[in-house]
Amino acid sequence: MLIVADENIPLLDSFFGDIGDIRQVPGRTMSATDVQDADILLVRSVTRVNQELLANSRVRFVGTCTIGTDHIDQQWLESAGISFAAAPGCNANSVAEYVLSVISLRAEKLCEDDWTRLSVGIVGAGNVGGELAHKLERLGFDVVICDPPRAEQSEEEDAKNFASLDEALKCDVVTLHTPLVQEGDHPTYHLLDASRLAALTADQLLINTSRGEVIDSAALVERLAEANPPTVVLDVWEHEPRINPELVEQAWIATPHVAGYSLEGKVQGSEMIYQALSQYLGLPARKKSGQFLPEPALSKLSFTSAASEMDAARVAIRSCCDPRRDDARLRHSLGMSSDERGQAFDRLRRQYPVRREFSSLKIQLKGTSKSAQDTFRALGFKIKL
Ligand SMILES: NC(=O)C1=CN([C@@H]2O[C@H](COP(=O)(O)OP(=O)(O)OC[C@H]3O[C@@H](n4cnc5c(N)ncnc54)[C@H](O)[C@@H]3O)[C@@H](O)[C@H]2O)C=CC1
Ligand SMILES: O=C(O)C(=O)[C@H](O)COP(=O)(O)O
Repeated sequence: MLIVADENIPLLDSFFGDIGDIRQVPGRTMSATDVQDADILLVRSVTRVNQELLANSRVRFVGTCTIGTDHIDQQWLESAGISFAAAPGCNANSVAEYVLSVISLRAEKLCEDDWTRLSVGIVGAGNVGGELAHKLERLGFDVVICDPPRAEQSEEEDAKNFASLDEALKCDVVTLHTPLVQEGDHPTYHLLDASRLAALTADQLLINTSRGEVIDSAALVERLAEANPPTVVLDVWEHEPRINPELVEQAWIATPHVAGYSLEGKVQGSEMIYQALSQYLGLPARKKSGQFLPEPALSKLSFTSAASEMDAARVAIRSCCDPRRDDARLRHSLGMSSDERGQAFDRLRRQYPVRREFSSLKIQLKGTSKSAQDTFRALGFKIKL
């Protein structure tokens, strides 16, 4: 059995090596020729999987080790009788941690010692938005959730917990977590268009870690060039990897689509597709991502009562996830030609440094308050008193 796989899928050999022969190819340029003799195709988000790629192949199973599925023509796969699996939720916690880190940076920039004074509007409350809302609520933030598909499916009483998009867009921090959906009752393509961007004010922060196309980026470039623009943090872009350098310059923090790139998140994506493929083939699935995760380089941090709760939380958060480092690397590519910038975008993703989730770090708290302990627990760190 031949498995053709994106070379950026971690632990390919460990998970899939005894299922078939593996041919690794670059996901971005994967062609019909690369897959024509494959039985199984494993991708990440950069490969468009459609009739053009697969019509002349013998592929019977496609797995994407990602949450997003907008790169997959699922309707065509079904019509062609090809089984499909994605990895819902695999890196949801990673994205939530990226957003928490950004919110901590925002509070610091505003000289706000109590970050929970910032209201947070979450647009799309599935695995990512739901996880983020859960953490923020435990921390004591005021969270406003907009998710019309969920609101419609809820009982009347629960539907009241959901706000409209316009209400969510009034929060101090607005963070987007919808899938990219082009059609249907709740499309998200250019959900934030010129008129919605015009309504955002200079004291608001807009974060996009969903898909670049959820914001009309041409309209965003114009809005950011006007007086009193909102602050923006962008992890995802229209036309990746050839993203608009002007938008990178205008963004407060600009990262190369890495919010979901914790090691745990990427490995869980591989594990979920290993499980789905094993089930499809009727094979036992005994391997678990935990057995392949190395010890983290940083495993323990200690704080005493001398450190303020917020300072300690900032240090801990940023020792795991600091989007400013990714921003600096992306900005470095701005002086390059357009082709080189596109290559640099993909290179930054391919060579992404190991990033571990908060749960990999044990926090030792000596003589600190109960409130500090609650904060670290809510963030997902392990606590040692
Ligand atoms: N930047 C990154 O590295 C990553 C980005 N993502 C992106 O984040 C997206 C969301 O991920 P999950 O939360 O796991 O997906 P999910 O499918 O669990 O949740 C998405 C939520 O959005 C809601 N939604 C759909 N249309 C909406 C609309 N018009 N307005 C408001 N809400 C709407 C859905 O009802 C659902 O609750 C993915 O589809 C992917 O595109 C996911 C992982 C990593
Ligand atoms: O899971 C998703 O959805 C994502 O956006 C991934 O984190 C994207 O990673 P790549 O598939 O582009 O490596």
